[in-house]
Amino acid sequence: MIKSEADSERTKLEREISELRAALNRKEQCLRDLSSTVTAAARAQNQSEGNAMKSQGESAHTKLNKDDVARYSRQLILPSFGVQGQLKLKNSSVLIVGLGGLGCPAAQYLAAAGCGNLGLIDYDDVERSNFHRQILHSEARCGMSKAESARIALLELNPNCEIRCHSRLLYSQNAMHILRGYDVVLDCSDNLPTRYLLSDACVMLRKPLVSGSALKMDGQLTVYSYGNGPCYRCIYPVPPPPEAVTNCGDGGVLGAVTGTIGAMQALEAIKVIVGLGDVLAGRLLIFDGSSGTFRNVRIRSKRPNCHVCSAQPIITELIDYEIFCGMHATDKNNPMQMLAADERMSVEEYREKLQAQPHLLIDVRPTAEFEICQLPKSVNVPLVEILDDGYLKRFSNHLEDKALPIVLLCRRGNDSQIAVQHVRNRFPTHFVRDLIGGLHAWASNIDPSFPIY
Ligand SMILES: Nc1ncnc2c1ncn2[C@@H]1O[C@H](COP(=O)(O)OP(=O)(O)OP(=O)(O)O)[C@@H](O)[C@H]1O
Ligand SMILES: [Zn+2]
Repeated sequence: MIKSEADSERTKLEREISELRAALNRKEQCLRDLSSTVTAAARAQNQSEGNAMKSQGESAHTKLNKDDVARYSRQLILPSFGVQGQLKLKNSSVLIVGLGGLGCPAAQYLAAAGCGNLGLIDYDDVERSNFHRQILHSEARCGMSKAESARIALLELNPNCEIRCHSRLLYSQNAMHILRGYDVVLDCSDNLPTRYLLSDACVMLRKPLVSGSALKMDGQLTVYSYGNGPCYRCIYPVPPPPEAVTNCGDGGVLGAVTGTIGAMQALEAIKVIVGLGDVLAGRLLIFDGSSGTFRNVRIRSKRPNCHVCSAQPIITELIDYEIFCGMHATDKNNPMQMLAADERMSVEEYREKLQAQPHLLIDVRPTAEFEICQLPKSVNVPLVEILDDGYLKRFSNHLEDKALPIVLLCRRGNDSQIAVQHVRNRFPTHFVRDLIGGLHAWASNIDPSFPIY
């Protein structure tokens, strides 16, 4: 075949594919409109049982009122959105899982845009380290449940939005019941058990799942369980080992990065609800905040033998995702128990018995964290250097003195246990201990003025 014939054959095929894709999208939108109707009916039934959103009555809104027109005028005049788009949004219900760095901006844009019903689920309470990125919460609401705090802020923004709070952990036992009442689910959580749980539940309930994540200066976004696209398990059939997972509390994150991804999650949810544009399913958006660049990559299609979303699924009910992933869904107080109790030392014991004596106090946190706050006379040797034996060079004189006790500490008393094991292997005759609970225990049990992060 000569080149010009091949080119025109390719053009013809491409046109046919895009027509088929458009037809598929139209059918899928019909299916979603149908399932929205079913969801609204389920909600109405739940309502009569007194356990679901107190919202929109049994019939869908068919008209915009004067306030709607004024409030949403700038998006109403968008030809691709218009009155029909606004009505779909007004009749929609979206569940936001996690009212943290991603969930706050996502909820804010959805409420502002006129999403009629929002469900907010978070088991945690507002604390000061949230404010730099969890922008719905405020100083005055420190200690309040995050879902409640977000509800107050969102109602100030748009009192027409019906908001239901679930101030509890989403887990296998309550997920199907809670998710059933919503059209679209946003994964704004920060842990693997919740990611697998949401993916499996959304496949089982046929709900689109708008999934975001952000860490340090980077973010990612995709839509699972939408059309013919894959689910989370198609991409990650098995979880990574727990030690390979970092969260914002350990790795850090910039608020504007979570804000970028959270706002885009709201956008994808609006596109799904309204049937607008090209939904990010089967594609992954990768945001690099350092260079200010976005990349859009195709991800694999549905895995034919996926345990959950394939034609013959093996998993048809939710499982225990904490066991499956080997980690907790709650990132708070997750202490590691690597050493026996008599191989460790409480902060009280350290202060009473050792602090005034000659000893070597090694803080194994990364240097950036050591610079935030440190105990008097502690020296910083980050864990990586300990594992590398780099500390040998720096402390060879001290370490030759076998009588000198060595105390290792870190932020919460996890990394310090790893350090103890390593140091003890190299210096079996030394007295080596770590501080249970690390600097957090120091701040809560010894010195309440010590800064905590
Ligand atoms: N299974 C779950 N059910 C309910 N809420 C969840 C679940 N998993 C995670 N979350 C919530 O999702 C949010 C994730 O947001 P983010 O990581 O920004 O906040 P954070 O946990 O306060 O952060 P940090 O790690 O800095 O303490 C948290 O508020 C967390 O409580
Ligand atoms: Zn799958």
